[in-house]
Amino acid sequence: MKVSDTNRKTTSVSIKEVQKNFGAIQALRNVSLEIHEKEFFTLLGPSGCGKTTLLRSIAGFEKTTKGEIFFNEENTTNIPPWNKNIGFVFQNYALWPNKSVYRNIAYGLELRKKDASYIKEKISWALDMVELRGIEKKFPEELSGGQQQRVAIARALVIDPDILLLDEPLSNLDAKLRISLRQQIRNIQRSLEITAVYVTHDQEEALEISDRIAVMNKGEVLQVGPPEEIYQRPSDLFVADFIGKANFLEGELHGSDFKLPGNLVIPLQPKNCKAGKGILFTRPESFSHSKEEGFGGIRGRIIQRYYLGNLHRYRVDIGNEMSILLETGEQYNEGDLIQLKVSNYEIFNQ
Ligand SMILES: Nc1ncnc2c1ncn2[C@@H]1O[C@H](COP(=O)(O)OP(=O)(O)OP(=O)(O)O)[C@@H](O)[C@H]1O
Repeated sequence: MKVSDTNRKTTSVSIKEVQKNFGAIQALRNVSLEIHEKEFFTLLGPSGCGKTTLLRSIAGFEKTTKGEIFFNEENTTNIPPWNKNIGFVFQNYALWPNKSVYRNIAYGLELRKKDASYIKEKISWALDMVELRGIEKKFPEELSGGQQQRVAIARALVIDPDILLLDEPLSNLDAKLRISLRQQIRNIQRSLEITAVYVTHDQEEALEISDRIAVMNKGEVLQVGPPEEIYQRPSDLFVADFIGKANFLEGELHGSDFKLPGNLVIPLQPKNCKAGKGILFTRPESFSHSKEEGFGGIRGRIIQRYYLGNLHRYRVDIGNEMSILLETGEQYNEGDLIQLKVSNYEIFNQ
């Protein structure tokens, strides 16, 4: 068998009404999810929302209190991790400090009784995948954090897992390295066409690399969808606030006018929203705007300007102690009077 040949099974994961209690703590409350084969699926949410518990339940490190987990048609709920063909990458790398890189990566293949020449070739294949050649003899302490995590990824890949599970693998690395390594992880997942479940609390990371994202809070899944959908059409206020920058204005919808306190009105493109009290949600880039009198929309004055490189971010005072965050390539100066129209919005009813 050539090392590039694999017995990997294309795998989907079905999570059915899973609950996990730690004593009185409900870490997962009735979570159901379908993760498709070859998909890069991210569990995203704040600290303590249950994403690691869900990932560890998929792996079998945690026993669920209720519910079932399937890999394809197989019910894996009670199968321990060592009897599943999974690769798991931990936040803290979890390399054996007293074993060389070679021995660290070889371990899973030795357990599977592969012969020495296959192991040697497969390790060099795995190190090629993570772009780390010729470091087989080094020990973990001789490597940087980024290199150690790439060794951990090679160790997870070398056994040809059906599914790759990654628990905040980049959170101990500096910002620049995080960005390059997350792209490398995504490229590896694409080239191997392997199903991956990735845990992070970093929304930017999730938006950049995922096919789909599940946003979690307090043990529940609030929304599942592709990055654009989660960003542009969040299902509730928590998701809208957790992902990216946003404007939230409290008011009342009458026809296509959103009325703010102090007789201020934001005209909206009509869409199917419930009339009455609500919170108008917009992204900072969801406005058309102009200094031209007669442009229409709501009037505002630029009170702060932040330079973002290719973009400008402005704080626009719209009166009555309310302001809007605007992002655009357009140049305005502090003090400029502009008019704004909303091009994309949601209204969350209270
Ligand atoms: N072994 C455990 N014993 C008791 N409580 C636990 C255990 N593991 C997790 N919890 C609790 O379950 C809840 C969910 O934890 P979990 O680690 O899954 O969250 P998380 O979203 O991954 O957070 P983080 O990003 O901080 O790791 C938390 O309230 C946590 O304190």
